[in-house]
Amino acid sequence: MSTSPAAVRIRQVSKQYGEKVVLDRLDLDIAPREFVAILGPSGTGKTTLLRLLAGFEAPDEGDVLVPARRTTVYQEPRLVPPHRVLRNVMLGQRRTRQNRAAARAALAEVGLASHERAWPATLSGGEAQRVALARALVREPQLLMLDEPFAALDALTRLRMHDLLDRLRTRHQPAVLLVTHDIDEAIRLADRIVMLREGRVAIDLRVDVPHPRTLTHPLVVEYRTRLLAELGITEPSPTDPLAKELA
Ligand SMILES: Nc1ncnc2c1ncn2[C@@H]1O[C@H](COP(=O)(O)OP(=O)(O)OP(=O)(O)O)[C@@H](O)[C@H]1O
Repeated sequence: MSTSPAAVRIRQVSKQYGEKVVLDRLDLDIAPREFVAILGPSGTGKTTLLRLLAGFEAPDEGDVLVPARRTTVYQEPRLVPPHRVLRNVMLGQRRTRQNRAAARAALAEVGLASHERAWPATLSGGEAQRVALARALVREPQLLMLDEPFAALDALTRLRMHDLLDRLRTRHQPAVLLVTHDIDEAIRLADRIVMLREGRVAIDLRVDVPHPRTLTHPLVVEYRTRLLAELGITEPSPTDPLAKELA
């Protein structure tokens, strides 16, 4: 695998497990600082794609170019129970004064300055996930990969995490690749939404809606309908001529 200074470049990447073709000559670019959400039915290779970008797996064919500084946050926070919060943020880093100061600053950014001496087991799900975000950001990644990071959280916490991610992203400006099953989450956060189907890009949608985005914005309604339709789900849309007529 090669490294590039910033953006992600995926060229003609194929990956299969046994007979199962998971990625099929996939092409995808991500610009520096761009936020791309990946959607797709279960089993379409979203996690496989992240694993290739993380360098945990190699493609059977094709090229993957990623920035050197890249990190992943998963659905589970993956904190180390016997280490306090601050040490979890510094995991794998040298315990220098500078690294400690950076870890404290990252904890303050996610609103957990007062929790640096807490044990992971005493944190709520949302707090633990904020520690995971702090641990990712303290490394100042050029590419931040998020694998369904909010899926296990309750709805209100998830909305708060969206706000937090929005702010962190504006401040740190990594390229972001978010794997999610939540169409509204993708529309709310991403600059671009890519839907995978059978190992290739089925939809590549630029979300040209200013932030903060509301789910009632006409373009959001349109994007939502298109994405749901690609998943085989039809929903009456308020922008449908028929729906307008019925209103
Ligand atoms: N190490 C592996 N060995 C064999 N098969 C695998 C392996 N990893 C993934 N697969 C298969 O590849 C396919 C794609 O898996 P992947 O986890 O990338 O999909 P996904 O889009 O992330 O799915 P989900 O939305 O359910 O998380 C699945 O059919 C899965 O069973």
